[in-house]
Amino acid sequence: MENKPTSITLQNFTTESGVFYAALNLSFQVFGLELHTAPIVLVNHALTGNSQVVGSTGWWNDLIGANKTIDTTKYTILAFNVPGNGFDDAIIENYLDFTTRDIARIFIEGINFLEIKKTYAVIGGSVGGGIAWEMVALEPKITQHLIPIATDWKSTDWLIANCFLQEQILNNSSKPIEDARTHAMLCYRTPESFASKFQRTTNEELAIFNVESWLLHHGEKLQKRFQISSYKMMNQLLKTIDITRNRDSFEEITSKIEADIHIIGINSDLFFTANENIATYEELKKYKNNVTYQEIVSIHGHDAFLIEYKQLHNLLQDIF
Ligand SMILES: CC(=O)SCCNC(=O)CCNC(=O)[C@H](O)C(C)(C)COP(=O)(O)OP(=O)(O)OC[C@H]1O[C@@H](n2cnc3c(N)ncnc32)[C@H](O)[C@@H]1OP(=O)(O)O
Repeated sequence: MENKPTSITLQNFTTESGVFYAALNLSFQVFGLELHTAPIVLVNHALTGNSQVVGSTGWWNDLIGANKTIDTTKYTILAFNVPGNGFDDAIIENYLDFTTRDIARIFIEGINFLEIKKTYAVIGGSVGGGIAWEMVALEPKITQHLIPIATDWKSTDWLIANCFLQEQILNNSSKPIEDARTHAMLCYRTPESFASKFQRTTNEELAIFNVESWLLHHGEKLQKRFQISSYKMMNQLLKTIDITRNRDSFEEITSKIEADIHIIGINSDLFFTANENIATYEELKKYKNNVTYQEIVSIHGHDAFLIEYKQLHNLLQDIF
């Protein structure tokens, strides 16, 4: 399962904001069956992830692998790196040039480069799911199944506000990655999750609450493996998800999407709330008959898409 990202160069790319890039590096990894020998599942990574979806440092090993929910003995798994995520040599001069839609266009160019006519599924959690929404809005025939998890077709004001605070921390703090991560972890979980996990216990060695040492641990851990430029880039993408920006109405855009849309929400997600996911589903089902909404029930909030694998398996098994 171990392999390294392969890089391709995209030429003459103009971002939605009008900035011209003569060359853009796009890298990807393939797992499971060889490309063009099996149905292809495109997996879009989230904020701090990358194309290493499986393997020794794989972030979705619990879901994807031989004889797992997404079975690598049946499918080809393809994953691109968002340019600027720090996992390859791609350098983004200014993260503010990019929107989620730009990344969707870049991934579509990657798919065209690899001569893939149609994928079996495009799946992603959080910002990865937002990229998936933008991809089908741009190319309505690109996939047979769209599986957006813990995400939506748009960032909300509440999410944008938290991304704004993340950016303030990343720009102004003396320990930007640690401090931004600490704030982010609060958004990724819930009060109930913390209460059940820590029960107001203390870390005797550090003489602080366990919830505090846990936050410090996650801050330090991310600082060791992530770059500030990548964090700013991914944060920018999280807040710019919106398939309708400067476009037709939501109905006009989504009515063209050919994929079966399997929306998976999380009942306790503070970032992309279940109510917003349900509203998206209710709207879509007025004119589409191939849309479903299913929910992960968890106290763990947004992070449940990286924790509740048994439920994910049950929700996804009929598709795969
Ligand atoms: C916006 C988006 O795009 S979302 C994508 C961004 N989301 C993320 O990046 C996910 C962030 N969350 C995580 O990383 C989580 O750890 C998850 C979801 C991967 C796993 O969650 P859990 O299974 O609950 O594990 P938990 O959060 O407790 O982490 C375990 C680690 O914390 C450490 N830990 C647990 N309790 C404590 C404590 N009281 N003090 C210090 N460290 C602690 C463990 O030793 C372990 O360390 P290790 O990972 O270095 O081995």
